[in-house]
Amino acid sequence: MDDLKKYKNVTRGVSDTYVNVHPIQRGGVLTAEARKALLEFGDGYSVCDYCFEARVDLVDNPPVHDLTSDVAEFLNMDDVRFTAGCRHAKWAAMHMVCEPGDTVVLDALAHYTSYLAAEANRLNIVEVPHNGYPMFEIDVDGYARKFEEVEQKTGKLPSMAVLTHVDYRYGNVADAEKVGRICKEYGVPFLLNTAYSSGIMPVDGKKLHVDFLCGSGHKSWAASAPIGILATTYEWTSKLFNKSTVRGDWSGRGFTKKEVALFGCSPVFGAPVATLMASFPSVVERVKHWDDEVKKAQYFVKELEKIEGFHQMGTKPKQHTLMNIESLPLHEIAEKDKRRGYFLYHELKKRKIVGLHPGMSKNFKINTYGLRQEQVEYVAKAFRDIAKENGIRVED
Ligand SMILES: Cc1ncc(COP(=O)(O)O)c(C=O)c1O
Repeated sequence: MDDLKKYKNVTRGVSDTYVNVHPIQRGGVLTAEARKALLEFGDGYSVCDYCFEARVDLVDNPPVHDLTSDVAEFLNMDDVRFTAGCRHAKWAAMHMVCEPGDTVVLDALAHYTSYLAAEANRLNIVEVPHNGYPMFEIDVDGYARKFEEVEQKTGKLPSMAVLTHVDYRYGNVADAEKVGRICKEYGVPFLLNTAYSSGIMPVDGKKLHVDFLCGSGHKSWAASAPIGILATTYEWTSKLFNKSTVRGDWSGRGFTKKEVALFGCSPVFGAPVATLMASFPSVVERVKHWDDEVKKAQYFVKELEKIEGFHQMGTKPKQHTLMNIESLPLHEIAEKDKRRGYFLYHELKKRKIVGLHPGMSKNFKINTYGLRQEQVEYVAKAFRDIAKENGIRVED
């Protein structure tokens, strides 16, 4: 506590003149409307001025109530709540649907927050494998095999299947519809983690046979953190959004409007929900242009693969803007450079490109979502120039 002054002027050291290619940040960049809403609703409980129903999702001014139904319609689901991130949405679904000791089946590329959601709910975990280097493709038919193995071993089917629609390591797009069909066939509730899909690409929950759709506002809906989305179908609404029945034994107090898994009303009361709301019209529009985003990503891969020793890991051709590039020649250079693994980070920063994980050179994750074509070209050229300057062969 000897230097409190340092808290008074916190900055990121990165201005709008930089190109940010951070793998987890592209879909969360605020729209101009959201920046305005952020100032307006930055104060703590700012969306609660006109709360008459004891729950944020029922507030009409600002129109949070309308937003929940519009987001549900957008995802082709029936009901939605806003949560404290995608992780909370997954925890909440498991908490309300599974019993401790049950088993959940999840893909082996799942984010750690899926594993921890299961752990916090005292659930056993069974993984569906992927096919390893270089594709890392989830064996979606493996869901059926794992359901049967779990049934044989425990006497009952898993109480939930979890699929990461787009994984955070390689940006592979999994065949969610196929997993959804398998789940329907076995009667296993299906949770789809759309942290890297809904909000940037079209997602139709009903078409994918999804029971619980979890999303991340700060990752893919141009919203301030933390905000997640938990969507479900009519079949599950009352169980998932079950209301409190607790009563104080002395005071007799009860909270019958409050929803248990949402910690009563919703954990997002101000900037997160206001920014998601302000960005929503742009989000509805931007998913229609997903094909253009994929084309830019494919162009970027093509340009980077002209550098000797560079290649994109994961399924090909690229179907998502998040990618993982193996770059062993850069690693050899980093070994000799006094900046070691930070060499690539610094070379890019010199060219006003930020977002690569400092210290990575063997391979790196990068996301081109929302960059203009000329920015994609600029970043690709920067990599090629760095390679050439360091004696790596680059095709023209
Ligand atoms: C696939 C995936 N799911 C979930 C999360 C966590 O999302 P949130 O921060 O909204 O809880 C992440 C974060 O990186 C992720 O990559």
